[in-house]
Amino acid sequence: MAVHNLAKNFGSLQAVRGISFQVPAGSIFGLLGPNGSGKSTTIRMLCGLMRPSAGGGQVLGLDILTRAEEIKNNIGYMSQKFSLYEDLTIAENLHFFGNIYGLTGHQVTARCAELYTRMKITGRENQLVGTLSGGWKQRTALACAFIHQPRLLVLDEPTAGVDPVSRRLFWELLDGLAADGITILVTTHYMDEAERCHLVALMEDGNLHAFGTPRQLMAEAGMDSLEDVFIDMATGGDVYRQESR
Ligand SMILES: Nc1ncnc2c1ncn2[C@@H]1O[C@H](COP(=O)(O)OP(=O)(O)OP(=O)(O)O)[C@@H](O)[C@H]1O
Repeated sequence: MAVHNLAKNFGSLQAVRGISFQVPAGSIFGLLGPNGSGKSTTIRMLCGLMRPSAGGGQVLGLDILTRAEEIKNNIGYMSQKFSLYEDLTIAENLHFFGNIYGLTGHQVTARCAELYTRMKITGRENQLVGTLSGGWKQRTALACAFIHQPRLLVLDEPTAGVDPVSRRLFWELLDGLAADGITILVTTHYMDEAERCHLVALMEDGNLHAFGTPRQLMAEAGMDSLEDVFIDMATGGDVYRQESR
């Protein structure tokens, strides 16, 4: 994906102020930034859900201004709340999302068999989602987002509230998907996860504060962790000023 001078204004508020970057297919791309920095607005424009005020870009090789519908059909979206039906089983949730994406019953059944193994949700296919732990729900939500074989996965804080073992397993699944050429756009507030991204964009007040590999960002800032780079940006180099706000 690539964007050029992408901008969005809400009245006089400049939510995204003309950002440009390029992300190769098959990358795990982390979009980081404090609350209100413009991440969701950027994602909405990339997914073809919101028209930019200025600038443009391509996602999956499609122009975000003119091919928004095709882009939407090739995206799998997973929200922080997982958006699963708790009173349906894993299998029923997968069938529900498969039907929404227009797959036939046979197609969904074939996809389910593949996804149970791939997403490590084998053995509890017929268990109600409401009775599953956070990690199982998270992997089920990933399977649902991936049921129609999208080429781009958009994951909005996908590991919030999930234990460390499940988080690690989840990131291993993402590594596998990226290795198969799926592009993954992820937002997270966990800097250990940000360091697992191939590319990271740090947003601040609608601007792109930094963009590159985690190593590049740390080297440029002369810091040994992405957390330090992030905190330095978010506090303008003065952590105590931010804390006392
Ligand atoms: N539809 C809208 N109308 C008016 N203002 C909006 C709208 N959507 C977002 N904003 C404003 O644009 C700015 C950027 O918001 P955005 O949701 O993109 O930030 P964010 O980085 O995703 O934040 P968070 O981490 O809290 O989700 C904020 O000041 C927000 O209040």
